[in-house]
Amino acid sequence: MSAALDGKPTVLVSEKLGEAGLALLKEFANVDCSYNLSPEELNAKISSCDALIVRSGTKVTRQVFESSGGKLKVVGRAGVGIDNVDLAAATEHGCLVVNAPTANTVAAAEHGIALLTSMARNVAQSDASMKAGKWQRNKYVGVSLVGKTLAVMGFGKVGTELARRAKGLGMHVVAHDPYAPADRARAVGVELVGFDEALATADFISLHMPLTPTTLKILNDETFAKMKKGVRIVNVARGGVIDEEALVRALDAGIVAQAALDVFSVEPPPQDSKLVQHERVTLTPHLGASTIEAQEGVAIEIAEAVVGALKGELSSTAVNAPMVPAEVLTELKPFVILAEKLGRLAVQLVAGGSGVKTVKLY
Ligand SMILES: NC(=O)C1=CN([C@@H]2O[C@H](COP(=O)(O)OP(=O)(O)OC[C@H]3O[C@@H](n4cnc5c(N)ncnc54)[C@H](O)[C@@H]3O)[C@@H](O)[C@H]2O)C=CC1
Ligand SMILES: O=C(O)C(=O)COP(=O)(O)O
Repeated sequence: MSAALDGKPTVLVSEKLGEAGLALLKEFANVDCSYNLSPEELNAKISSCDALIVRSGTKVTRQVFESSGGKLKVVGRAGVGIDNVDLAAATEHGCLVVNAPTANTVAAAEHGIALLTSMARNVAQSDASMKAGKWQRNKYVGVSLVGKTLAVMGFGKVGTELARRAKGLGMHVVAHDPYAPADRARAVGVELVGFDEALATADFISLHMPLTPTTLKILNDETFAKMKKGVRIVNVARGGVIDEEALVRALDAGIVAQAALDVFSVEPPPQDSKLVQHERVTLTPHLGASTIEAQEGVAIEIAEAVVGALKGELSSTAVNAPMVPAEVLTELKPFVILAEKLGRLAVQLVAGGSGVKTVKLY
């Protein structure tokens, strides 16, 4: 039976979602799992959908909202980063945007640690070398982590969990985050420092801020020049926070000794990119959230948020933002400015027109 006939809403799921989340959605809606849609196919389908659930691989552009003809009520991002959703267009079209803020935190932090340790000990490079029939013990002498300074850039959920784990490895951890409360840093035993100080003191830098207009290419020629020579960089945040051409230059100049990257400004990155081919760069294909446990959790978290939004339960005026500085809270209108300023939305609810604006932050 079609959605129109049975009265149930239609939810389009455009990327793989865990079974438990799909089951929750199916109790309430007709669920259309159509993976690998081209932008044109997505635009064509969207006019019959009340909700759209995506991961990082689907770009929810202004065109998607325009093509929906006003039917689309909620976009659910099954994960944290909402940089692939045009928030301004969502707001203008009265469409809620919700994410799954907590279920993949540990997975992303664990992946950051995996990249940090494997980079320091050349695990990927020496594995490739052995598979090519070589035994290069001298070539792959690594560096130790204990006693080294790690700068965590973005001390939110993932950054905090990564910091805890790095301290367990005996690292000295500092963090830079313009919005992080000092008591959270104290609780983890981490010192909050300014941006330039973090760059100047770190032996390792791990990136955990969202991609926003402020963080776009925040690591660039100028900021690489402020780093300690021989720094090592881990990125499980977003490729766009690094100017990738500048990173290649910094690697070649010896400023950056190694980098380990899970995310890229264009995904997948071109095979012939200098970054992809660089001997001192370790790569994973955006796997930070990809554990069995995280994906089941994310699927449930987003299904609950999307069903709540479709039922109209997520439209109260309550603002639950204990960690948000008061001066930022006064900027609730327009909502998108808040998103941009804070760069740390957990669940974002946007009601367009004269509707209520509700925000719940973690
Ligand atoms: N590789 C992967 O699969 C995954 C990637 N991510 C990425 O990691 C990011 C962080 O995730 P969470 O920790 O869950 O988000 P979060 O919202 O808890 O933390 C982000 C932190 O960045 C801080 N921040 C904002 N602007 C900043 C700036 N200019 N400089 C330094 N810090 C700044 C915020 O104040 C906040 O504390 C996400 O936005 C997403 O892009 C998240 C999960 C998985
Ligand atoms: O949660 C995030 O922000 C992520 O980057 C995870 O992306 P994914 O859902 O694995 O495409």
